[in-house]
Amino acid sequence: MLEIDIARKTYPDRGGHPHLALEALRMRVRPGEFACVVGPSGCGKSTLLNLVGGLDADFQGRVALDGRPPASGVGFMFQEPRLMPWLTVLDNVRLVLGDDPEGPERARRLLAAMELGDVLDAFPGRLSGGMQRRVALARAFVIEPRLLLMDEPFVSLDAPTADRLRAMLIDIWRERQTTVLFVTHDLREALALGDRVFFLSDAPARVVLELPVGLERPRSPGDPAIHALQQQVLERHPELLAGLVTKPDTTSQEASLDPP
Ligand SMILES: Nc1ncnc2c1ncn2[C@@H]1O[C@H](COP(=O)(O)OP(=O)(O)OP(=O)(O)O)[C@@H](O)[C@H]1O
Repeated sequence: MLEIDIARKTYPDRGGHPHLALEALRMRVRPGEFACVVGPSGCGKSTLLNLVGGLDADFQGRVALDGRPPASGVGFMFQEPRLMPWLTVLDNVRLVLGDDPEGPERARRLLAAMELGDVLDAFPGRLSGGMQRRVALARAFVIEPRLLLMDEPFVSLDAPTADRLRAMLIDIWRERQTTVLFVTHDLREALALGDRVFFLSDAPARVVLELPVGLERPRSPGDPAIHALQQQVLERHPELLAGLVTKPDTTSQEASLDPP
């Protein structure tokens, strides 16, 4: 069980003033659950992931994975693939493995599952944006994390590429039953991926709604059922509209930042 209880997270200096980013934020995520976090731009979603992943320990509160601070066994995937340009695809994935003797074979298998078996020796600069994200996805899973933190990992990809990556993500998540915390500001993406969606308020962010998603998988953000569920949520909770992507046909990051 992932337990998140953030009493307060303050940045002492945001352009000359302190900024209270998170306050009284509580979440419980079950083992193996795929939890999505949505919220308005700038509300504190990345801040939350940084606290949960231990990248930032300067806050009041507690984060525990199975009763302990989640120090090891946490994987990350960010908006940018963050690959080392001077390392091959295979070496980028092996880089995070330490001296695990079974690691290299696992890296090859994962890359093959990501349909990257033919480019193991290529350098990232030769790959498309979608391929680079697949390498990053393989790198995130190769350590067999107990918890995977994902910060808008498929943003600014074209819709078919993003859809394919989401399908791959769901396939490996289902196989491994990793607990996932996935941040997005696209409500349809959250509804397409998550077992549950946590809605954050504007700053200081806290959870204002927890929504179980009971729809069968596979799902895609373009499914009529996803659209219908999104409409239902927004009719019941119009206050959640601000800052979220809610148009049925927006696909790019730029378009998604328009007010609905
Ligand atoms: N290191 C920092 N110092 C000061 N303020 C910060 C720092 N990092 C983030 N902030 C502020 O905290 C708030 C939350 O930022 P954060 O990046 O967590 O939001 P977000 O919801 O992930 O944003 P977005 O939707 O744009 O990705 C923002 O107002 C930001 O300006």
